[in-house]
This record gives sequence, structure tokens and C-alpha cells, in this order.
Amino acid sequence: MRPRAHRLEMALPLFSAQPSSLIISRLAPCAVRTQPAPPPPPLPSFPPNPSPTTVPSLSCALQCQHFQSCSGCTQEWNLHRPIMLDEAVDFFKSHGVSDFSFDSCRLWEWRCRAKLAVRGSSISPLIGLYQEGTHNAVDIPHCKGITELNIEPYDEDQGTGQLRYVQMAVTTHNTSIPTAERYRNGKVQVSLVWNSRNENSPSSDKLNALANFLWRKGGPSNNAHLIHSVWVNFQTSTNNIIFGNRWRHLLGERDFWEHVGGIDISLAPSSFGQANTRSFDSLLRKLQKHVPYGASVADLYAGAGVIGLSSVKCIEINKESKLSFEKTVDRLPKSVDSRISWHHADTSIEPLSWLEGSDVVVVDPPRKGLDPSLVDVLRTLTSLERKARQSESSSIKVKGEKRPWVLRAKEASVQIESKTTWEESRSLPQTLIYISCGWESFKEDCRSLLSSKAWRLEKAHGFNFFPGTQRVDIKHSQGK
Ligand SMILES: C[S@@+](CC[C@H](N)C(=O)[O-])C[C@H]1O[C@@H](n2cnc3c(N)ncnc32)[C@H](O)[C@@H]1O
Repeated sequence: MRPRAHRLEMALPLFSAQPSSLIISRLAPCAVRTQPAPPPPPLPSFPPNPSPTTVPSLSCALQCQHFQSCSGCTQEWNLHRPIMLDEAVDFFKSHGVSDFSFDSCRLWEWRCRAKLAVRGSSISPLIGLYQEGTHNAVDIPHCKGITELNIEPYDEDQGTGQLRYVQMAVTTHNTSIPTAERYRNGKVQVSLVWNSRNENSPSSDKLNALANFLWRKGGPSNNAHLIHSVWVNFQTSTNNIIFGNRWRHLLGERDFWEHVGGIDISLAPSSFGQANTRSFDSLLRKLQKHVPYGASVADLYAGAGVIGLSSVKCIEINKESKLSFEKTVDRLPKSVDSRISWHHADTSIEPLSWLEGSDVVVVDPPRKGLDPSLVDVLRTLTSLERKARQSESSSIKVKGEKRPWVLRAKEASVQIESKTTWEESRSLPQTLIYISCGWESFKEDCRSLLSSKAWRLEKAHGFNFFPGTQRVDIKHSQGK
């Protein structure tokens, strides 16, 4: 029998030419400004120029005073047209997709999330990104609180000091002001990564003093109310991992809400969050059009289930995202009638068990791309289907209640039952939607899937998630 090719709808996003292991790379510092900016000029539509070597246009220039010194951005001109765009166009063309589309998205003040290293000394603190290939922080903002309160920045060599990193996440979801003004009036959830085991350490007084300082300067009693909340994460490990396991809410609102893809989503500081809320909203709205009503969806690498909420099973390795998922589900409109579950699990372990019973699989892996075990299963889906048809005892024919995710439901998972009785699907996915933030790893995964002949590429869309950097989001699809 001729093997069937599956659809591969790849919603592939940004890639980074220079990934950084610790800090969000390619930060455009102008994007975290909270000052109102001049209205952006209208964006040209893609493709505005046939060649990347166009005369620089001021209307799409970065216009950032930190460009020379900060490692965040690498592209100063033509932000609407990232340098790698031509390569993406060629790549998809060579794989049969000639109508690749690209969304320029918002070019300035788009960043809603940043993790900055704190180094230097209490007299002269440095807060910023690491220099390319080093652990030397390049200063972006100044923090008076550190000098006034004599807080010691972290010293990586000695393992001493108190403040290691600052994560800032902006919520733009303030319904008391008009939609057009919400982005520039965002409020910041500040997370201080503190070099102690817990709040009982001797340095806790300084931690509280810093939190109170921030709250006094940017909290609700201030004219410029910029700060949504202050959290602390305790981290004493000497490895490269930014966050430890212990989080405490110190000041402000506990819940952090954003509105994307048509729903309110809750995001704890410990959960993965997208840096560009607007572009992510565009991506989700595009993605929703590719998921048929009533389809069973497996959302692998799901985070707090932001994508999977319109679908069914979310699989995520970070258990901290569970609470955010539950809160988001509580806020879903009553009219939303879906069966949704969130599972704390590692996608790389028995990946087939998560795919069984789904019509569509959405993957949104970290920059390193898909786990090899998942790629292997996706490559062999056609033969697995064939075997399943031949064998009554095949694993995809097990009764619903024996399905792996039902059995695993007892392990740290969340189940939301639907009012409608959906027909139990016994299929393996026919459509794969791949959202990528790593261009190089995506190309490798894509080539590997296509060479198996189990998949064909159908569509590809790009989203400018990180203007000023060499990252682009692309969306593809494959069909039978
Ligand atoms: C790029 S984020 C996407 C999150 C989510 N889709 C969103 O947009 O908010 C990748 C997520 O994959 C999770 N992850 C990484 N490795 C994983 C694995 N082996 N199994 C399950 N989840 C994993 C990370 O914790 C992170 O939340």
C-alpha cells in the first residue's frame, strides 16, 4: 500500500542566530521602555524589497541609543525585514511552499518579558545582557535601589553576593483603559533572583528593603504606577540555571493576566511566557484557523497551556505551569465547551502515548528543537498506522479508559470535562503544527520529517517576534 503523507502545519517562529544559555538573547532594550513612543509609521507589507541590501529606511530603524554597546539587537535598519527572511523564503520554496507569508508585527516597544543579569558591585551595579559568548554583563538600566541599599550583585566566581538576576514580565491587559493605550501602559511583574536558600537567610532584610524600594518608586501610591507585583526566587546553585525551585510572592497582585488568542491567560513568573505578546496573539489567531472544530489536539511543550486551551491534551515538563493553567481554565467563557487536560510529563518519554487519539499535534519546543525520540515517532507514524490496522492488539486500539493519558491523569494533571460527548478518536495525528523559536533546529527537524515521507510541508508563516534581532517566526503546513 502507498504510504500516506501527513500534514505538517508548521507555525514556525523566531530563530536566534546567537542563542544565549542564560539570558533571553537579542533583547531590544527600547522595547521595555514604558514612556509613550511616537506613533509608528505604517508598516510596509512583505515582500517590500526584492533584495536585503536595500537603502536603510529611517521609518523602520531601531533608533536605540544602546545599539552599539548592548548585545541585544544586531539589526539597526529595516526592522520590518529581518536579515534571515530571504533564507527562510528560499528554504520553504525548496520544500514546495512558495506562498510563505511574513507578518512584520509591531517593530518597537514589543518586548513584554526580559531576564537581566545583575553583576558588578553595590557601588557600580551592572544590569543587562551578557556580552556575546561571555558572562560579562553589559549595563542597560541603572538601579538606584541597589546602590542606596548597598545590595551586593552576584559574583559568579565566588558564589557570593545577593541579587543574581531580575526578570521583568509586562502585562498589557488593563481593561480600564482603551485597547490602543494598553501596550504602552503595561505593568511589570518583577522577579528578583536572590542568592539564598529561603526567606530566613540573614540577607532577607535587604531583599525586603529592595522590594519595598521598588514598590515605593513604582507601586500604586506613585504617580507612575509601573509595578504590578514583586516576587523573589531563591537560587543558590552555581550552575547556569537562572531560577531555583522556591518562589515567594512579596508585594502587589498575585495573579498576572494577559489576553491572547481571544482568552485571558494566567502566567506565574515561574512559567514560560512569550516575550512578544502582540506577535504571539497574531500567531495564535492564525494557528486557530488551522485546527478544525472538534479536532483532538495534543499540545506538546505546552507551558501553561496557552496554545492548547482551544484543544485537548497539554504536555509540559515544568510543574510550575499547572497552577497558571488551572486559573486560565477557570476564566474561560462558559460558552467554551472543550475537554481539556494538562499533564506534567516529559514529551521525550514515550512520545507516542501522547500522540495517540489526536488528529492534530502542536509542538512548540525550546530553541534546541524537538526531542529525538519524538522526531523518531513522527517519522514512523505511517508504518505505525499500518501496523495498527493489521493488529487488533495494537496500542492505538486500546479502550479509552486505558489510554496512557487517562492512566497518567492521576499524576499531577488537570482534567476539564466537556458537556458535549466527543467521539473518542483512535487516530494518530494527520496534522502537525510546529511553532519554532530556533531556526537552525527547526530546519533540521523539518528535513528529518520530510525525508521520512510520512509528512509533507503545506504552509509556512513567519512572525517578526524579535525585531532588531536575527530571529523570525515562521509557520508551515504539510498536507496529504
Ligand atoms: C517555547 S516554550 C512554549 C510554551 C507554550 N507553548 C507557550 O507558548 O507559552 C517551550 C516549553 O517546553 C517545555 N519543555 C521543555 N522540554 C520539555 C519536555 N521534554 N517535555 C515537555 N515539555 C518540555 C518548557 O518548560 C517550556 O514551557
